Amino acid sequence: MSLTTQSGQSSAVSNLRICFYGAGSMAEALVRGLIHNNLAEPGRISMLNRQNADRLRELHDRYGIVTVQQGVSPEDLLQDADIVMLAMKPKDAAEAIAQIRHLLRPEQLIVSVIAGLSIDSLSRLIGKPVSIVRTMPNTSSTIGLGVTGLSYSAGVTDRQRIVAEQLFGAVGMTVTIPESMQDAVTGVSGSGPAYVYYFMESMIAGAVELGFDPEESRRLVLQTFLGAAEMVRQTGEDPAELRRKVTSPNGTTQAAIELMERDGLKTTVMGAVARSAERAGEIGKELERKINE
Ligand SMILES: NC(=O)C1=CN([C@@H]2O[C@H](COP(=O)(O)OP(=O)(O)OC[C@H]3O[C@@H](n4cnc5c(N)ncnc54)[C@H](OP(=O)(O)O)[C@@H]3O)[C@@H](O)[C@H]2O)C=CC1
Ligand SMILES: O=C(O)[C@@H]1CCC=N1
Repeated sequence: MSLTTQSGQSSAVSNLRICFYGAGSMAEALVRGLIHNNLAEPGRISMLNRQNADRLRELHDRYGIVTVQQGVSPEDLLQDADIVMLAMKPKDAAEAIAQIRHLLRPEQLIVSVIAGLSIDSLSRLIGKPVSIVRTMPNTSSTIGLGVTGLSYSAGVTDRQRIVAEQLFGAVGMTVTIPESMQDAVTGVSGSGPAYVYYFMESMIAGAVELGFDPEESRRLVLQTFLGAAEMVRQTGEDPAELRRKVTSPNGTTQAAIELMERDGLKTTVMGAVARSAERAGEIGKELERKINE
């Protein structure tokens, strides 16, 4: 069966087998997005993890994807894959890759979502020439509204770039960036959903303090976020300009924003974006040190 994308075009990915090595939240976000957007058949997607059999069972039941519980060995799943997606935590990457590198083939496309892990470090962990795509997606890929930064190793072919762009394009927006910007994209959009959730949590807490029950607070805040994000998207106006339109002179919004400015909220948020990017760099350096030991 040949799959077509939502735009009706046939996809470069549909006939490929994808093996996820790591079955956590990011892997699930991508799988859900790929299946829901009709880009990959569940029978061509497999998942491996370290030990959590219940988690694999849950993913099989939920999406129909293949796991070792369907009687296929991890070795076969990895060797048969056209694309191997590395989706474990950075601290587990070196050990996990050491366990599978003998199974990897030069014609496979290796896609990593691991924060901080450079193409050079990953190549050294694999220890033989392979095509690598370093990516930084986010969990909004689950609903097709993700953002993914993509960077390619020197050997990646045009065809492989198309495959990578289709894979991540199926679950949101893609941006091709020099690898030197991967930590920066981690600080902005990789970690970014968590900043937004934190702001939402804070507004919900504020609404509860004012007397709304938690469910009403959640509905009010959610609609406020959806409406504001759509206003930025649909009007194309600068967020600063849209903010000015809400803010009446000497009114309620001015009073609130003055408090935020007094407490340095903008500086804090800018600092948080920078700190996440910096932490991605630190993680990369820690991995490099570990590889050189
Ligand atoms: N969560 C997010 O928002 C984002 C995460 N990322 C990146 O995605 C990666 C995964 O993150 P996330 O999904 O949150 O992590 P999770 O902790 O949810 O999942 C990690 C997975 O890796 C598996 N794993 C660990 N060690 C091994 C091993 N030796 N062999 C095989 N599988 C192994 C775990 O298996 P088991 O449970 O059996 O131990 C688990 O399935 C990270 O590198 C992170 O930087 C990137 C962008 C966004
Ligand atoms: O927190 C993390 O390290 C990962 C990378 C980006 C989002 N989550």
